[in-house]
Amino acid sequence: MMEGDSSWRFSLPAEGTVLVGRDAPADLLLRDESVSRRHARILVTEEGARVVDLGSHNGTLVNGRPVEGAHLLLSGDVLSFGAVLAVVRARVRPVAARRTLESERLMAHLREEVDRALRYSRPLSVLVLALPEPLTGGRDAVEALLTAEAEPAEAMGWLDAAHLLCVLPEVSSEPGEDGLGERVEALLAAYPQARLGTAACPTDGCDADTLVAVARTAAQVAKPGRAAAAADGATRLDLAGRMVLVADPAMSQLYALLRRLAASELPVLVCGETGVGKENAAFAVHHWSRRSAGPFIAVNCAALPEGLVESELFGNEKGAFTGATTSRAGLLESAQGGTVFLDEVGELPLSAQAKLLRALEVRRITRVGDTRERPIDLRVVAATHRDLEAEVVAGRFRQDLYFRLGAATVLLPPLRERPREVPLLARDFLARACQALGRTELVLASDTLQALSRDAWPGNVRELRNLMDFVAAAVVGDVVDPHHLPPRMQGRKGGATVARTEVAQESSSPVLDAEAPGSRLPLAQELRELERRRMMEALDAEDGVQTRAAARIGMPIRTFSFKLKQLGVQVRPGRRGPTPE
Ligand SMILES: Nc1ncnc2c1ncn2[C@@H]1O[C@H](COP(=O)(O)OP(=O)(O)OP(=O)(O)O)[C@@H](O)[C@H]1O
Repeated sequence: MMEGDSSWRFSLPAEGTVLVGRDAPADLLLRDESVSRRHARILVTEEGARVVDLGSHNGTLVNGRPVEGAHLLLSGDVLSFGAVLAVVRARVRPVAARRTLESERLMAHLREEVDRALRYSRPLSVLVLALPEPLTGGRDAVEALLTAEAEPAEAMGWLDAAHLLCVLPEVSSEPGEDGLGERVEALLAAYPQARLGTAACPTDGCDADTLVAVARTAAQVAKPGRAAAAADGATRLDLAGRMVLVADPAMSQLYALLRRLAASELPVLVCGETGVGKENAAFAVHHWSRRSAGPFIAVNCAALPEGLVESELFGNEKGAFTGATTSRAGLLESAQGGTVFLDEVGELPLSAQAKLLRALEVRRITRVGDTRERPIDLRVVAATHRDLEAEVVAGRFRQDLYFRLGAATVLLPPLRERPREVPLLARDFLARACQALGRTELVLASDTLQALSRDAWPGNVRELRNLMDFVAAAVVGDVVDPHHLPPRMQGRKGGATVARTEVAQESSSPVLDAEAPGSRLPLAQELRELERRRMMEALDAEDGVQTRAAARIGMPIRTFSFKLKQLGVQVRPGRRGPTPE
């Protein structure tokens, strides 16, 4: 309890009710003026402790949020009764830990934990245990084993008959660290056929659903008797040097479909918003087809010069029109033996559409100004960000061509619908950009990851890649903070130029150089910089030994090592001082 200048400990009963208030008959008596006479009630049952506000004047808050109804308290929660603060500490394992929560409650609990982890930069992991059915010893045996090992703040529940979810606050999901490794080992020893998937907040996701989905996918890719981290659930396809990251289940299915379609000769129509990865998908079809040794010719139909569309596509004879000084093959002919990618096919003029349809049907083309037909052997993959069906209805796109091109249509989801790919792509793009610039790898701060995960990404993957290229070039120092992002992502109004100016002006030591009032950094950032510096000094003083350094500055060791990792600092014990990665 922290009231004014004093702090003390108040022990909750094992079971019962505690009235919090300023006057008798309160059990937890708080003299502060901001506390109402009958302020709140804490109910302790075998399921844990819950707090209820009793209509107090200044409110009861948990982790900065007003309490609604009976709010379940977890170890580490910060309670406010008016101006009096209390930190919840669970000393004994509540009986509730021996129970599993039903999945809806568990997800609600996870949402609260995610909220807290993000708000206070605390580690949080989720673990999905995929068990072979039928369960040896039944659910009870699994639960008993898990709960026997569980820390008080941990919760677990069944997602379905074969998947158990564990929510592990204050645990970073690095193997072998912070108890997760031991937990994993014990589980796998007891269930050698089980597969485990882990995911960490915010590294692998900034919301409950994403974290669970990521951990579940990781469990799917894990071998029996093994654990896999979230990143293992992502696939990086190397398509002749094009690296394509696929982590979202919808994307995995889509790429599996593209692989199957590639084996056929069917035309493929790729639909999706701008920058969503349509060209990559088209290239995948080419790469996995028997035509992969042939050319892949990408044609942006929207960029073909007006009046020259047909000669660009089909070629022309010398003198066919003013300026046609030579005979030349068109783009379709150049794709002989390979694949032509007709990007933005919806922009083709109707006359070119008619000629294209005929070429695809008879597999021959006629150059502009020529009468001869030339055979073509190619596959067409087309793409559009438009609703081609609507274009057909509006009379802007030929229905017969639409049917021809769209024999197999795939729809790429926008980036905002694949949240788990955002942090993975961001890190991949950033690493690549840093490497290209020959600079040390930058680390995305956890607030930055949150901001990236929250964004709607109207420009999709291309926008994310461009942003990472920009921060790699512009950020001074080792960490990408939210103020390096465009104002839109910081929740501020204004143009992207503001962020760019800030980055350009940033110094390597923001706290020291931020003295001019106009150039001060946001408070949270100053604090983070101060914290970083104190941690480095402590490590230096303690010869790189993390436990001693953490104790020196009074920080829990888990928080200390979690934050070090976020800062990208590698510590080698025995050496003097930390080394940035
Ligand atoms: N899953 C992915 N993994 C890695 N890079 C990707 C991925 N998806 C897209 N990109 C990259 O994002 C950029 C945009 O992708 P692409 O050009 O394929 O999008 P598009 O939908 O064809 O765009 P447009 O609508 O403008 O034609 C490219 O640099 C591409 O390599």
